Amino acid sequence: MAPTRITACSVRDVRFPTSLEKDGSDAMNKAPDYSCAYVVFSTDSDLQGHGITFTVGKGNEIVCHATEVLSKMVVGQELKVIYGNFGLFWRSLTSEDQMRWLGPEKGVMHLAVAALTNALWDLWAKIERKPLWKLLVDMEPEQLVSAIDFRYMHDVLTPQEAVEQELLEKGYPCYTTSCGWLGYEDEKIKRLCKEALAQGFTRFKAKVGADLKDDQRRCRLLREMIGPDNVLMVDANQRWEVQEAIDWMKGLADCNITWIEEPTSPDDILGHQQIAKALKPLGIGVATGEACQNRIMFKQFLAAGAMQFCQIDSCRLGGVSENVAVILMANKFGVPVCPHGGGVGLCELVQHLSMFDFVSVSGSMENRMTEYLDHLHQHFKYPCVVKGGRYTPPQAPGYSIDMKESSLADYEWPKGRAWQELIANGTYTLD
Ligand SMILES: C[C@H](O)[C@@H](O)[C@@H](O)[C@H](O)C(=O)O
Ligand SMILES: [Mg+2]
Repeated sequence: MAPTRITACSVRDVRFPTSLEKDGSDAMNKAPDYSCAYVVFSTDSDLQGHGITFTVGKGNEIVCHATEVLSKMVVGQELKVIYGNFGLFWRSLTSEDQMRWLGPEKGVMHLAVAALTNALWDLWAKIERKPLWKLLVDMEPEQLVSAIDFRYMHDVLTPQEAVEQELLEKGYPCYTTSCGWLGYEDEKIKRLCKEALAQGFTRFKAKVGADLKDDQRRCRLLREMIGPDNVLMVDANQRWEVQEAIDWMKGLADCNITWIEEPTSPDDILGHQQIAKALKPLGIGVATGEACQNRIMFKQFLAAGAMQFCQIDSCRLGGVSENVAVILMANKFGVPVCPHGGGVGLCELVQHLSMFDFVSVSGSMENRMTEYLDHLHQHFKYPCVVKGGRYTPPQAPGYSIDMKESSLADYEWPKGRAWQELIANGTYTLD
C-alpha cells in the first residue's frame, strides 16, 4: 500500500572517527570526525524516507536537536500536501514564524531543513520506485518548478524560464580528493595517486593553505605523480585573506591548477570576485559553495562573477529543493556545477544532483566534475559506484543514503560499539 502520511521521525547522531587517520583534514579542519544527523521518516506503509545533513563532529548533537524540533512540522502531514506543492511546503520549514529568527535560511536551522528535505525526497523517489536523479529527470518542468521555492530569485530566474529537458545516459565525471588530504605523508600521497590513476581517475584535488613551501612541495609532487595532462585543483578551506590568496596562488601557478577552492571567507563575495579577477590571467578559476548558506548568496556570487565553479552542497543548502534552484541559476549564468562531496554520505547524494543537472539542465559535461572521496561508502546499503573516474547512475529507488543498520548502531554517538571502545581506551572523551 502506498503511504499517505508521515507518522514519525527519528533523528540519530552518527559519527565516524575519521580524524584518527587524518582523513578529511585540511587547513581549517585539522581533525574532522565525519558525522551526520541521520533522519528516518516513518509512514503509514512500510516505506521510509532516509536523509542526512553533514557535520565534522562536535556540535552534531545541536544539529540533531534542531532537526528533531523542526521535524514536528512534518510528522502527521499528508504526503499529498507535502509533494503537491513541495516548494511551498519547503518554505513552511524555512519560514516558521519564530524559528526563522535562528537563520533565516542559514546555519544550524538550515542544516536541519536539509536533513528533513533530503529524507522527504528520498521517500518520494522510493514511492515512485526510481533513483532520485531519475525522479527529477522524469518530472514535467512544471512539477519540478513547483518543488522549488523561487523566493528571492525572481530577479535572475523565473519559474517559467527553468528546466530544459535533455536525456543522456552515461557516467558522470568525478575527481578524487582522497589522495590530497593535508594530514597525509608523501609516501601515502604517492601510493594513493598510483592507485587512483590505475582506477582511471584523471582529476585530482589537494589541500593547501597551511604553509606555502609545503604546499609547493606537495602540489609539485602531485603534478609529478599525475602527469602534465591530468587535472589538478587545490582547496584552502577559507584559510586566507584576499591578497594572501592571490599571492599564495601565484606561488602555486607552476603546477597548472584548474581552480582554487574556498580561498577566503565563504561569505566574502567581493573578495572572491577580486581573487577571480587577479588569477584569471593565470588560468586559475575560483570554486566555492560547500559553505554557501542559501540560494540568495549563490545568486550574489553568480551575478558578481565571483565563482567560476559552483560547488553546491547537498546538505548545506536546504536539501534537494534548494540544490535544484541553484543548479538552474548556475545554468542561467553559464557557470558549471561541480558539487561538493567531501563528507560522509555526500558522494551518495550529489551524484544524483549532477546527473539531473547533466540530463535535464546543462546537457553538458564540459568543465563539470563531481567530487568523490574514497571513505565510508561501506556503511551504505546502496553506495555510490565509480568506474574509470566516473560515477555510474544509481539504480535503486531513493536518494542512496540508507545506511546499514549495523553501521548506525556501531557509530551512533556516544553509545555505539565503535565509540564505546574508543572512549574506553581513552582515544576519545565524551566532552
Ligand atoms: C573537513 C572536510 O573534510 C573538508 O576538508 C572537505 O569537505 C573539503 O572541503 C572538500 O572539498 O572535500
Ligand atoms: Mg572543499
